[in-house]
Amino acid sequence: MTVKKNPLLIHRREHAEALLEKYDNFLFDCDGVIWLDEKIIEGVKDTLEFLKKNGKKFAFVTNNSSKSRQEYLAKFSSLGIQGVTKDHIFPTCYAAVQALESDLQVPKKSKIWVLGDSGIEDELEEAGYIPVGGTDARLNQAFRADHEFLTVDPEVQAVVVGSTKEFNYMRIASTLQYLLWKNKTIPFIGCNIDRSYPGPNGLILPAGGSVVNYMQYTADRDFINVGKPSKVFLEAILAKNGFDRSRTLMVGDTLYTDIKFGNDGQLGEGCGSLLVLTGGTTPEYLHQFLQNPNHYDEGESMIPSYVIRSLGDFVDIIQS
Ligand SMILES: O=C(O)[C@H](O)[C@H](O)COP(=O)(O)O
Ligand SMILES: [Mg+2]
Repeated sequence: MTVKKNPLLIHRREHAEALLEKYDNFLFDCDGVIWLDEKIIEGVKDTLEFLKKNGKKFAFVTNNSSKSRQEYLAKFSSLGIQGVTKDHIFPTCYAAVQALESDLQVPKKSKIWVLGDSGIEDELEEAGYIPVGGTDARLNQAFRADHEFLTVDPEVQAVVVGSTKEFNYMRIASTLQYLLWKNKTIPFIGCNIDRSYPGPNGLILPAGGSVVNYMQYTADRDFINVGKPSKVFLEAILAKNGFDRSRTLMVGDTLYTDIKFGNDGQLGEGCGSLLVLTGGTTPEYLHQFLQNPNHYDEGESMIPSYVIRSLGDFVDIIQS
């Protein structure tokens, strides 16, 4: 795989025009690119409208499993982003269901144990699975060793873990029973590997990868990561949309998920990757990383092809 060692900073009109010329399809990360919590990032709506007017196609790819595609649809609409349909949205709760259906071939109507928010439960139900655990209020209780959820339900076929703000000892302990069960053989799907994410008011908050890795550690077993930078996830999105990878640009704020996702999609010329600085990667961190990429676990596979301060700047740059 070859990636550019020095990302091009998009700040002049000719840079933006070159991107427009080179790419037909855009994969947008959401947290830190499109919005921060419930607030759209300034200028993003105009950039998306500009790209659409220019015939560009797009998909939204988020590692955030807390909302279903249907709920994301409502969020796009409430933020005034027009023209988005369910087919444009790829959260990892949906990727988890696809993995159960296609890769693991878990039969429909099976029970699936969930540690995560309602997005996972809703997508499972829509696909014909039966979620258990998850947001069940009985799991909000203080830990009791005789709690009904500490006895495994023999009908459960797999475990899906994602982000949740309801991460308590009852949920950890009950999920652990399934991960240890049958000599640790039932599938363990993790929705993402993100350590943290950019929340409201400049806060950096714990993300789903922290929950998944907690469970991996306590169960002492690996998980199947269905989120970015999973190549399976990328291939499914490219195929579903009919996107030519050499004309596709991944836009994200995180090096080890989004940028690696775009870069790993490279075959021949490959997907491009554009880093924005409105989320989890600060200019200082990027500078430090580019000094010595090989010092980092994923090394050169995390070097973006391009950098822009904000996706919202694109329309101003091209019209300047
Ligand atoms: O677990 C989470 O909450 C997500 O990892 C985090 O929000 C990242 O989402 P993304 O940037 O992929 O939209
Ligand atoms: Mg992000």
